[in-house]
Amino acid sequence: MMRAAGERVVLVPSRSRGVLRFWTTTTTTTMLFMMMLSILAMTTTIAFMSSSASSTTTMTLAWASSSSRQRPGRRWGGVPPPRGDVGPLSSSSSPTTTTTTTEDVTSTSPSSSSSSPSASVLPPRKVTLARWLSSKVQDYPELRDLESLHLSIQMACKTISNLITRTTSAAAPASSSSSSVVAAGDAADVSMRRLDRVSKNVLSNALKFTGRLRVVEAPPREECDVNYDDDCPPPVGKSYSPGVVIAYALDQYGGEADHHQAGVGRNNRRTRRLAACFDPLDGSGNADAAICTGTVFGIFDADAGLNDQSEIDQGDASSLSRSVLQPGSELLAAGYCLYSSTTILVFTLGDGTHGFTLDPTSNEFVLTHPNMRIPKRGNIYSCNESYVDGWDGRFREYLSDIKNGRGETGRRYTQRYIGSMVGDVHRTLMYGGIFCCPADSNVHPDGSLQLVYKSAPMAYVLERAGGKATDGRVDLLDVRPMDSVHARSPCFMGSPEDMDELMTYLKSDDGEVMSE
Ligand SMILES: O=P(O)(O)OC[C@H]1O[C@](O)(COP(=O)(O)O)[C@@H](O)[C@@H]1O
Repeated sequence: MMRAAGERVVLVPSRSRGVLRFWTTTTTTTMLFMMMLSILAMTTTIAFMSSSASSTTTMTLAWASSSSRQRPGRRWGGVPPPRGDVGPLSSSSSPTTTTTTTEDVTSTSPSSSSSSPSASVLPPRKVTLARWLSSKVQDYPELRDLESLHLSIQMACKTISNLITRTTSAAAPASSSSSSVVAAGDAADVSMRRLDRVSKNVLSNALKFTGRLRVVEAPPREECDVNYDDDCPPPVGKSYSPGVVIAYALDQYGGEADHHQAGVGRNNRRTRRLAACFDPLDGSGNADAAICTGTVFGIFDADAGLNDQSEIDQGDASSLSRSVLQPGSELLAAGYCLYSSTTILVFTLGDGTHGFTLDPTSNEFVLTHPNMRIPKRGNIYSCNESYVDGWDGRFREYLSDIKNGRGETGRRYTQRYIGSMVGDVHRTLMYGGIFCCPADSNVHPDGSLQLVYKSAPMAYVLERAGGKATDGRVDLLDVRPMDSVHARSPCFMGSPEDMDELMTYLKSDDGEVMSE
């Protein structure tokens, strides 16, 4: 389809996973030209004010014409910018009109003017999360609502990262009691509950700070009647239930309608309200041992999850919780922040998975892993084998075969299990292999991980990076949580070839799948 010059393609994430529809509106080339002139004026002024007489600042303005998409400008010795820097969200090959400003800033000082060009070139500028999101929203305004939510999430993750660093570097509470194991255990338990509570509060405040979100704590897990914390420790026999935060956008988005307006946009496209569900600190019990932990989030179109949209306006925790009772296939965005040797924020907006590492010098998340792809095959399996006696025999047979080099590759797999899902899944994304939390008949008949705020968002991130996920029967992203935001599900996720091999075991001889 030929587009007139200057046409702008606006991306409208459709509700089905990863499929992006394109809508066109027309922008005048005059506007673009005026904008480029103002950018040029601003940059020249900055260059004049900040550069010495000998330095020169070169800014390259580049934009793709509607007839063909120009390659983003090469810079700094011909190394193309990271794909996540200037390219559109979609990997579509269809030509699009996007206005991309790439700044090649090379300043030559007198001492280096005679040296080779590479010696006088500044190190590549880091693409911060804010800039990356802004460049996406320039191309796809429909993502504006996700941008503001992501910016508040990144603010919370920075604070939580600092909090954990301080907590783990603080001296362990001295235990005077002779039974130091019990005391240490209690101290760790209290510390975990405190860390959970503080992380939940940090996240809630960051989200409320936007002024555009209603934030509630999800009702406690079914096995607890309150969200216990160190002020209110769980009675003996009751499990502790860390808070799960749900944020609901007060504004309507999308469509061509004036924002914040409910209903249908001018071009008959339904506007939407976002609802995000967060696990503020997954694996918090490991924090005192300086083992990695993580924040997990998933973002839905709230109204898609409700039969009666007026439910939302009640604003209470249970009605807002129902807005996120959706299968992972309905996610608009999902991600996690891993607090480990580095703090890395990995997320997807529906097409491609990208990683941003917290730069301690600037305290900014910078793009380090554009368009992450999970290896097609790994040689690591990750699961808690203490539950092996309760697992389905077919899964046990799979593990035995890959451990002993009897699988499809003929290589022996090794076992890695941190006990922090975010860390285990991130390693799986980076190195390949498989992460499993199966149902076990003794302890976790429904699986140990909650679907809405743990396994489904993680599966979505992996799946957008080329991975696969299942509950042992169907695609994990097609599993609809039942009546509780804390609903659990068995989960298996990882490299596509490993997952395909696993599924040949989970299907019984007559094609039946693994029982729950
Ligand atoms: O010790 P288990 O039963 O293997 O469970 C480990 C799992 O529990 C978790 O630590 C979650 O527990 P919390 O929700 O209490 O943080 C996951 O990160 C991890 O994968």
